[in-house]
Amino acid sequence: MTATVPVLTIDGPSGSGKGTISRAVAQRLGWHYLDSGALYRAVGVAAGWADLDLDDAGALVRCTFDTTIGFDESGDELRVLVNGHDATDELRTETAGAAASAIAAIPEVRAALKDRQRAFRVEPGLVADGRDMGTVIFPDAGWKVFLTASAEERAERRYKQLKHKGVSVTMDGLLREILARDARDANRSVAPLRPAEDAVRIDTTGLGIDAVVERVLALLPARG
Ligand SMILES: Nc1ncnc2c1ncn2[C@@H]1O[C@H](COP(=O)(O)OP(=O)(O)O)[C@@H](O)[C@H]1O
Ligand SMILES: Nc1ccn([C@H]2C[C@H](O)[C@@H](COP(=O)(O)OP(=O)(O)O)O2)c(=O)n1
Repeated sequence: MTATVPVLTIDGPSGSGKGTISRAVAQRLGWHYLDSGALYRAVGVAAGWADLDLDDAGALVRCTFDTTIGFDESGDELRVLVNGHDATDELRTETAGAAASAIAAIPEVRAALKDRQRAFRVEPGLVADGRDMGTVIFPDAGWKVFLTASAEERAERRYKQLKHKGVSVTMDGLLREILARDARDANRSVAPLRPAEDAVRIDTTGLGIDAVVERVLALLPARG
């Protein structure tokens, strides 16, 4: 009876803090965490390894079915295995993000990943982050959040994050990529990025991580 397992969905655009907030909230609640973007990124990376053309929808759909994606939670950091290879670092690159965004616009790819995402709904509960968690994958979720922040602040967050990892990027380039990805994710015909009607919107511009975590936790009933 997976439908009775509690779910909190956290959707929003790139750099709004979905991953950071979802992981922290899941840890505080002792719930599982689904990074749905990692699935789309994994297919993007596998397509890159196979040298597929991002315009070849048929090949990308086949690639989605053929790609195995595993999550290794045994260490300090969640590791993602794509076709058995640890692709955690490659997955986080902007190239993988852009490929994921392009692939995610193909309806058959989204359909193929639906059940893999819903399988994460197991006791004692799930925090799911992405673009369509509250609208398509878990429309019956008990709590839905839509995070936003200005594009400039999101680009600045990404800049600091990538600089910290030693990746060479420019603010201008990142802002352009964020705006392009926002437009593609919001304008696609299937499961476009938009808040569920019953989502609580939190604008995180100028709001620290801890403050956002507390606001999200405050939405859930008191935990004994
Ligand atoms: N409210 C916040 N204030 C400042 N920095 C934040 C905030 N939320 C997230 N960050 C930082 O912004 C970066 C991107 O966050 P991330 O969780 O990866 O966003 P998303 O999953 O929405 O793309 C990370 O380095 C994270 O630490
Ligand atoms: N539920 C989801 C999750 C991600 N996607 C697509 C659209 C996004 O631009 C890419 C990458 O998503 P991801 O959440 O990993 O990216 P950000 O961390 O927000 O930059 O995948 C999607 O279409 N639906």
